[in-house]
Amino acid sequence: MHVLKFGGTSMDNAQNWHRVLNIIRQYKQPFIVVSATARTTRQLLNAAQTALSDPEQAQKEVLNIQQRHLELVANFLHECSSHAPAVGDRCKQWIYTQGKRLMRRLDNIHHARHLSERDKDAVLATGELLSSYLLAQCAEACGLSTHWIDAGRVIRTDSNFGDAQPDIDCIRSYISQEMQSIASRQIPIMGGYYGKNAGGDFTTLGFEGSDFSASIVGAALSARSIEIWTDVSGIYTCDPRIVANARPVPNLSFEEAGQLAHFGAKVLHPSTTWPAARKNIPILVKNIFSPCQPGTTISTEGGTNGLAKAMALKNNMVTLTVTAERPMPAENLLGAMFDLPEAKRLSMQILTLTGTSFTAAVEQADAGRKLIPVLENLGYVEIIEHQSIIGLVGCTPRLSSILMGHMLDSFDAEMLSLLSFNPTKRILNAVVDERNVIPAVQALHRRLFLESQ
Ligand SMILES: Nc1ncnc2c1ncn2[C@@H]1O[C@H](COP(=O)(O)OP(=O)(O)O)[C@@H](O)[C@H]1O
Ligand SMILES: N[C@@H](CC(=O)OP(=O)(O)O)C(=O)O
Repeated sequence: MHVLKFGGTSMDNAQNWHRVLNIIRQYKQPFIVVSATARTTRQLLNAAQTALSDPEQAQKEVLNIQQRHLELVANFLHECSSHAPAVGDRCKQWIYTQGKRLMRRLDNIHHARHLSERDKDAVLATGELLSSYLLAQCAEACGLSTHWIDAGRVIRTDSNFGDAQPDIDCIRSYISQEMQSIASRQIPIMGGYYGKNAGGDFTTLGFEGSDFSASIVGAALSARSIEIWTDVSGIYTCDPRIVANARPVPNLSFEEAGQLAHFGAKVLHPSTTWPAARKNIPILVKNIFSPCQPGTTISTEGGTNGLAKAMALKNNMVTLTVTAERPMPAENLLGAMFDLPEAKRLSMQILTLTGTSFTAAVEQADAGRKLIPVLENLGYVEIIEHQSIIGLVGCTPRLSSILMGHMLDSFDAEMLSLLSFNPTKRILNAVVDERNVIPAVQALHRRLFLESQ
């Protein structure tokens, strides 16, 4: 069994759907996980937020989503066999049914004058409910035998809406039951990103969550590989949209790939690696536009690669320094902060303790207006806004002085607000001023991956 996940770009248009099906045909026993079609999840989020104040505009978004999916299916079936009319009717029916459910939910949101996290997830799940069912139907029209799996039946999660955690034991048992009802030549096709809690409410796993779904399913089925099919030939030395001459990294360890995702490499959901790592199942990252390219293999065998393996960039950060007014060890100060209800969900990306103060890099959105006034009760607070974190993973510890040198040479001294190197985890982090970060990242990439080779 190979679990293949196709992302939003792969699901974007009829031509890509044909590419996807051609890839699926190469596998003897594939299990397919798909994202919503490109832009749909964001459009759904917009509809849910708009419903609060402008229900008519929200309904227009729904009609637009319906129309895009109707056109996608029509374009796809245009190039298919004689089964097309029946398939086309089933697809239309599904699009209208999901549209009606969505409209009802948006109406409820409007009347309640409140968008709960629960309602938001029920709206967001619609993208994958549409794409997965429609792909399963369309594949049948092209001669593939498929079995659509509603992820709500198998992906059991907790009730942490928007960032739900899977119940791995439950999922293993539900998936194996589901697989028993599938004939051997049928290809299972499931939507990623969503599941349901024990009470039957829709939940979502966070943006890019379909990668995580694929890894959860792969682990539950003890798959031979989990393949993330996307629009680039693997995980690159840096986001190719930032650095044009970045290149694919052939091998990464589970830990390195997890660190890159954590520090902003959008190509993978940060939780993708752990279900696979627990079962030692390799994750491959491959390109639907160049399927023969080897891509990146993520496994226990990370290998080495010169100074470092790859780098990632995360914007919209702030650095927060809290200094105790009374003499108090920094760790007690930190403990006191996490006792505050306002700080419970604060995630610190980098943390340094210095006597009676600590400095942390946190997401701008987390260091919101509510938090700062309460922190001021603990001590003196200093904030540096418009920061970015650079994460350099797979660093070679014995070359750390060269790495640090390149980092310092690439950024003006006044741009840098934190630098931390962890030789055990082989990771170097810098927090720098967000303005002008792109040319500095490009310069650093040149030094690390082009000139030093
Ligand atoms: N280190 C990296 N290597 C490859 N791609 C990256 C990296 N960092 C960010 N990306 C971006 O991730 C994109 C793929 O992720 P995404 O758009 O979520 O794809 P999909 O629609 O297939 O889920 C790439 O087009 C690329 O711009
Ligand atoms: N609902 C999608 C949203 C998204 O970001 O899609 P993608 O990254 O696959 O284009 C998902 O989490 O998978």
